[in-house]
Amino acid sequence: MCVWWYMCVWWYKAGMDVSGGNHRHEAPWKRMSKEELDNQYSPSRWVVRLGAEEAMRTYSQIGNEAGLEVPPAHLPHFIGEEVTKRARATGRSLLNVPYGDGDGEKLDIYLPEAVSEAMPFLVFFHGGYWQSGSKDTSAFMVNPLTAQGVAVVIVAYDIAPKGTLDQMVDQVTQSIVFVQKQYPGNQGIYLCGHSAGAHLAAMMLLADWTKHGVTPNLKGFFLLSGVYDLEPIMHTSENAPLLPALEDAQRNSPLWQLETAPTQPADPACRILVTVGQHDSPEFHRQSREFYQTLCQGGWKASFEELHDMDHFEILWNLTQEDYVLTQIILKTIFQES
Ligand SMILES: N[C@@H](CC(=O)c1ccccc1NC=O)C(=O)O
Repeated sequence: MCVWWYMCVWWYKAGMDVSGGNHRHEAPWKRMSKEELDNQYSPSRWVVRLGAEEAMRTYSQIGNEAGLEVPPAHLPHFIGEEVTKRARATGRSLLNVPYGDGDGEKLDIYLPEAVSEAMPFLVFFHGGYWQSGSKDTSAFMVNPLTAQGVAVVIVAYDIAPKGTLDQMVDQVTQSIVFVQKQYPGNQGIYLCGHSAGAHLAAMMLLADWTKHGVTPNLKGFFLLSGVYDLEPIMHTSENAPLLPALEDAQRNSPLWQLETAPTQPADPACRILVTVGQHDSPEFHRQSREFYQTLCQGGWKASFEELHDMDHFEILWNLTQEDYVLTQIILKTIFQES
């Protein structure tokens, strides 16, 4: 009887963690095999159109017939390259502006036709599991936003193996400080990130700006198909090298951090939109929902949107379109119409 009792207590405690809650004990990923985790965290395996002829028809406005020759894993960046060329063709961009001393610490600024002191800024962080992607393939939202008077900044950061996750978080912080110092009269800085870039943007909810001598005028976050708990990711073949120890995953997990040490919103009016594509994997859905719920419990002004018939990549690619539901939500949020 005694042995039984000890075993039960041990089993229960083993499921608890220092977050003080025991929902992690039930986290579905803990029951998944390595193969299943690899599957859940490989977004390209969940797409419904990517690489198919229909995708090229849908994206004919972006794409290039040669896209069909490109292997699916490379297609996201390939499409981004075409889009970025178009965004730069307007000629209202400041490219490769340094925000730090490092070679990789550069950003591109895309300006609206009517430049003013008081423009709102959307600052974008690309995805690619912290190992691929570039600012040069990520200018999706530039044209529809600059057309409405929003300046768009696309940030480069040192992806692995050059950069570590901690360094990337630091570079993202610096890039925002740079925008605030360069444009102190801005009408609001809105952070937007896709996938691993949504993770980096979400890490800014925990930033300590006092060390940087300026508090950015952060008014909103648009988090697209992100990952917020890196613990399951450290068990995947693609990301294991980035996260050698559990502490690395926890330190860089906004979900874990907000659960363990809830941070009060500096500006209670700051809006956070957590979105996930309908065709994203169940693990991506779970991460977004849990992050949204944690934000609500912490007193943040958060909202959640599952984007109908979108996969992990389309959720971003469609931002080239002014009438796309997410482009409209972003514009309405920036112009405070909702
Ligand atoms: N090898 C990954 C690639 C990937 O995850 C990805 C590619 C482009 C942009 C974002 C991505 N995911 C997260 O950052 C996959 O299986 O889809």
